[in-house]
Amino acid sequence: MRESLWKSVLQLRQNSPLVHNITNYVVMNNTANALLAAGASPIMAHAHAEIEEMVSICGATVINIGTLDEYWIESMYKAAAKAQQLGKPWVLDPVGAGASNLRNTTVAQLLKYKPTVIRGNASEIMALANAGGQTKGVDSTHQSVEAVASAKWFNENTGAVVCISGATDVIVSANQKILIDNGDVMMTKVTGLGCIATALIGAFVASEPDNATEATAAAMALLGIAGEIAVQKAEGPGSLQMHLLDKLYNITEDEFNTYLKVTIEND
Ligand SMILES: Nc1ncnc2c1ncn2[C@@H]1O[C@H](COP(=O)(O)OP(=O)(O)O)[C@@H](O)[C@H]1O
Ligand SMILES: Cc1ncsc1CCOP(=O)(O)O
Ligand SMILES: [Mg+2]
Repeated sequence: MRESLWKSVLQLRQNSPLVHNITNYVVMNNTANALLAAGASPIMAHAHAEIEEMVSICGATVINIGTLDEYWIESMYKAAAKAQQLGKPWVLDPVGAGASNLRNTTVAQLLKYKPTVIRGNASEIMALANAGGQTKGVDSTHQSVEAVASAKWFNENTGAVVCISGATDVIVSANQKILIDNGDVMMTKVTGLGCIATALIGAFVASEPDNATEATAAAMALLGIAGEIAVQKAEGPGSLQMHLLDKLYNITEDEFNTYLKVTIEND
């Protein structure tokens, strides 16, 4: 697994897949920059008139419910339906699930189109599974391990790979858990790093569509390691953003393998 994760990073740089994002106003620019830095090619698009073409030409679609409104919700349904129809990978970020009825009903409808991967923090994943998760806005009030039962339920019932992010990122797929212990707590003081994690999953899954579990693990490892290294130069959240973007771009094999903390648990 260690060697294959770095190979995935190199493969992403080489393949430079086009990644379609319907994401929120808060993170749109940072997300596009993070995708570029890692080697992917982003396009942000939500107009009804072009959404199906976008899904068709891209390697993967990322749907992030961060700043919903009625028009965008329709865009999301159209995109997810098209991806399912074409058998293209698509990734769901249920930002703030549990915080409002609008978010809950939108996510419930989106789940019917069978996302390839779902990535959220522990409170969001627990809220999705109706496990009593209380979401404090977009931030988690739970540890990632607390959401494992909910993630397993989703994996078994929808087939989606489920990634719970946090101090430990937990990737749940059939009969397996991958735990990634990279990252730094300062990353919770920069908005949009969870959204970037999801967008990177979209990029890796577009680059290697036949292995969504490894693609997800590679994305989370890359973000966590880049964040951990970036924190060493950062004076606070402002410069962390800048150094993180640089590290997504220039991370080396040596750095990746020195920092990587990955554990695999087979059920
Ligand atoms: N307490 C923490 N310690 C170390 N790294 C963290 C911690 N919380 C989050 N991270 C890092 O930030 C990334 C984004 O996760 P998270 O904060 O859970 O997303 P969100 O912004 O959606 O709530 C994680 O994948 C991890 O690398
Ligand atoms: C603050 C905020 N409000 C709506 S979307 C958003 C960004 C959330 O980003 P992340 O979940 O990656 O921290
Ligand atoms: Mg989030």
